Amino acid sequence: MILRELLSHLPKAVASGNLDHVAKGVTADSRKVKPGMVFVAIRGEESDGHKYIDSALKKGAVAIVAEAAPDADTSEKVVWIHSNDTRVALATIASALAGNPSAQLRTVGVTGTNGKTTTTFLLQHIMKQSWTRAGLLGTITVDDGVERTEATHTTPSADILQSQLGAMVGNGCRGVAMEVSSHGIEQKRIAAVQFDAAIFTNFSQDHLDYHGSMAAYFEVKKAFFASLPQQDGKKKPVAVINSDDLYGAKLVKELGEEFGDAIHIVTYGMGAHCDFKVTKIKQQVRGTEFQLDNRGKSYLVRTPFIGRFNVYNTLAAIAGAAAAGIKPRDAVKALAEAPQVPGRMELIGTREGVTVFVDYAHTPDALQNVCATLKDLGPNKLITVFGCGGDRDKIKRPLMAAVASEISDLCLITSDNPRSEDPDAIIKQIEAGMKSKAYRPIPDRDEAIRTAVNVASKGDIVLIAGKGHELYQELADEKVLFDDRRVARWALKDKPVAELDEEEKPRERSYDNFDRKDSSDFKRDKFSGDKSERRDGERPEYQRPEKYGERRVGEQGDKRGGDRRDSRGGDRGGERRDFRDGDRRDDRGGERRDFRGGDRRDSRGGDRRSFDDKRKDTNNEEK
Ligand SMILES: CC(=O)N[C@H]1[C@@H](OP(=O)(O)OP(=O)(O)OC[C@H]2O[C@@H](n3ccc(=O)[nH]c3=O)[C@H](O)[C@@H]2O)O[C@H](CO)[C@@H](O)[C@@H]1O[C@H](C)C(=O)N[C@@H](C)C(=O)N[C@H](CCC(=O)O)C(=O)O
Ligand SMILES: Nc1ncnc2c1ncn2[C@@H]1O[C@H](COP(=O)(O)OP(=O)(O)OP(=O)(O)O)[C@@H](O)[C@H]1O
Ligand SMILES: N[C@H](CCC[C@H](N)C(=O)O)C(=O)O
Repeated sequence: MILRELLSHLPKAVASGNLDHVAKGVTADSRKVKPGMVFVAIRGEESDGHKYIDSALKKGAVAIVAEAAPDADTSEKVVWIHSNDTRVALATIASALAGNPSAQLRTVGVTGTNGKTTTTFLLQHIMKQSWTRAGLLGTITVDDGVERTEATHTTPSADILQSQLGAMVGNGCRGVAMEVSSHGIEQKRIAAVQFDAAIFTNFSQDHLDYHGSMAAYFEVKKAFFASLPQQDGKKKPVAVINSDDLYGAKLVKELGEEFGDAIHIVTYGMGAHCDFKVTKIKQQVRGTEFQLDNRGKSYLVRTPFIGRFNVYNTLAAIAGAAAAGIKPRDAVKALAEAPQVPGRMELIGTREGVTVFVDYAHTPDALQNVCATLKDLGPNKLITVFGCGGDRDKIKRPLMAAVASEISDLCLITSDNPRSEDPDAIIKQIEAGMKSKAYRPIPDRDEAIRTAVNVASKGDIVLIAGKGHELYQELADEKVLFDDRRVARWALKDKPVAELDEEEKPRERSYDNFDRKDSSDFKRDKFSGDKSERRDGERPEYQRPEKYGERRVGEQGDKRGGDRRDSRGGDRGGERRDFRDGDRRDDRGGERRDFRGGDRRDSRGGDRRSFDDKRKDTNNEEK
């Protein structure tokens, strides 16, 4: 594209120099300039792109886009495009050079504090079932319809984003599910993206280091929705909002007041007036079932995910897909086969009755949801391993500690990605928020995971939170390979097989007495076929639980009934899910997964007292 044509996309810019040159690409990073590219100077947090203009020119930049005027020397030699907002200019140029790809795709953006990645994975899955090819763009991966590559950002810089969208169009994708981070909105990385729909999942504390206050953070999220009517490529975009969320309800109200009919608002949640309304949630061992009502029709939705928060993610995906033109019936059908989202409530395996999950919870709200969901499975003890990232929101550290310690029976506080911060200092800030003494700081994450798995006994769940799918750990001077899932598999594999001592035997008997009919199943764990059981030296591989939905989940009620209290003391009535009951009548006999083992009578105090001893044991074994 020649510069003159490019300039027509920037109506407010002023240009000088020969505009007949061809622009071969665009970047805001002088280090990436290649001959013929346009260099856009951006004022950043750390640095100012205007400082690198000379360097960009030396590398062959064909034109400079800047917020400043050129000096006398430079203006003679180059094409200079003056813009009041180079971030918007970057996005606009990148979109034009990529052929305005978002206008050719059904583009659905997902924002919110938690649930973006999960929702986009579900949405892309639904899109693919309907359209064969669809793109995905977010924290974990970028899928251009042909190839998946590791993501660098949740929402990348505009030049990268637009070329990824361009590749999707080129590869025949009909739509894209993309995450929209608050950084992406604030830094105008999405400025030239034309959205068919924007989803708001929820809003809670995070990123205060960057946004300063919750009010400012919310305004940034709202700006995404407020920008929808300004787009010229898409007719009446849809704002899909979780109206059960306090801030979601606020957004519905404010958008309605400020934009009237210019934005079509669709709500989802459990509230009576939601457009996509969920009722009759049944949490089961292998997933969740619920009823969805939309426009006078009811659907039975089954997904292989656990946790009430995933019901919201599922609803968001169905409503987002509907906004992109996919019938809810088709979305519901696709969701029964939804893929595991890497590192999101990912079941690693079970050994010796100890079950391990890895999850990406790194905000207080996420950690609370995940801990409560696992606690609702009815383990003997919930052991949570977590830390907090360095160079990120410090305020959330004690808050994460408070929720984790309130719900878990034992916490092992460890390092997340310390980055430039002192890991011990981060741990101290976490410790300050602990509500119980049942915790141990173990700065080395590998050691913390292994310790958790080793001290856990039959019937316990170990949650490893914070890093989910991440394959590395960011330390002060280096980024080292680190995968929670891999370490956890190894820890499970290495976990010694318990020899029952005299003291433990009565416990087994007490379990047998509890439900003699099932006592044989106690030894046959659902995942005993997992390679982690193998003793032939092979590395254990995670095996996904078999497909959900093949048996009638409704057959497995809570046989004990009664007014059961959830882990936080609240009564969730019929919606409480009980791991112990859920699978009792499993029709496939030996394949049951069961957390019942161990000593139910001593789920909290008992463990606290024995932790040190168990740790000593572990240490001795290691020696
Ligand atoms: C705080 C933040 O978001 N920073 C992002 C921002 O950097 P910045 O504004 O500080 O840029 P800078 O380093 O000051 O440089 C200014 C300009 O000079 C240019 N430059 C710089 C050096 C040089 O030699 N030559 C040169 O041209 C830079 O390319 C840039 O255009 O712009 C850069 C280019 O797009 C981003 O890579 C960088 O992301 C950093 C690495 C980052 O960690 N960001 C995280 C916090 C982030 O964005 N996270 C969200 C997810 C959050 C969530 O979970 O919801 C995300 O979307 O990924
Ligand atoms: N709808 C939800 N509400 C609250 N917590 C959630 C929700 N969905 C997922 N979570 C929790 O948040 C964690 C992160 O989920 P997910 O990656 O889907 O969110 P995200 O918004 O993409 O986060 P990030 O942008 O930081 O990667 C999950 O591992 C889970 O613990
Ligand atoms: N997108 C999030 C990821 C946090 C993940 C956690 N492991 C950490 O490093 O803090 C952020 O940049 O805040």
